[in-house]
Amino acid sequence: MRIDILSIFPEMFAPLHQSIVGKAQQKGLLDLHTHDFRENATNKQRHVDDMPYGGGQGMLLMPQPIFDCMEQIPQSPTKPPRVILLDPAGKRFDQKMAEELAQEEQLIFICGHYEGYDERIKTLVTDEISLGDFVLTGGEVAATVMVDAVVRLLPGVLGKAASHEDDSFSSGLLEYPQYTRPEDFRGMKVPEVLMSGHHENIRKWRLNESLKKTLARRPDLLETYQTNAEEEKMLQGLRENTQDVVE
Ligand SMILES: C[S@@+](CC[C@H](N)C(=O)[O-])C[C@H]1O[C@@H](n2cnc3c(N)ncnc32)[C@H](O)[C@@H]1O
Repeated sequence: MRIDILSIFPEMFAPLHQSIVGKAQQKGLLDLHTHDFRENATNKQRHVDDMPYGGGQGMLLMPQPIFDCMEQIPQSPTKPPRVILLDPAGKRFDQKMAEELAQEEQLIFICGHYEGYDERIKTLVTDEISLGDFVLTGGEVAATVMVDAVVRLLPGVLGKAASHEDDSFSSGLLEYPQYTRPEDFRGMKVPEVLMSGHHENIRKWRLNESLKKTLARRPDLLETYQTNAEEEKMLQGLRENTQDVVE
């Protein structure tokens, strides 16, 4: 996958050169480019922002540097890229969206700053996406989070030792509790079933724990989750024993 990020603070993407996303680049699975669109400013002071027409506080990003920068980015003629504008008024980012974006060949992120953008910049974009109902100082942190969430889903990125299928949200449920060595840490013991070696019991315990956590913390996820007969029975049991659900 190719990812291009337009920002006036390209040094803010340092985290994307570390850890799993950094390794994805070394393995050739991700081709990441950051573009400082201030380099496209045509005025002497290299300003990329100006005051809003009609008055009001703050400065807005001007269209020209962003349009010119976009025109310099190679794009596949057969599969046009998804062009994502980071915007608190956009569609809320979630795992489903990350999975959908991971199918693309190229993603372009445009990061706003200051009070936001000139509205005409939106003619360049296919998607307006928000990280959540809060306001950040710029789109850089939001783009970093989205790139991380998408790249770990690309085939080959997590390798054989890790998987994203069981992660919270991937299955539609929150993930069950996990334990590693030692069996007893300061009197806190690992649930016996996990050391039983009985695969079927472990599977059932994990499913029940996932359902329990989801019911307690994110019951809204269960409204769209397609339960099978086994899950329905477990949920019924959990609802009858509400003390199990309260965390
Ligand atoms: C200070 S914010 C501008 C907020 C804008 N005045 C508004 O009320 O919607 C500057 C930039 O940060 C980015 N940003 C802020 N909050 C965001 C969020 N929740 N999700 C995605 N991007 C965000 C956007 O690129 C935005 O243009």
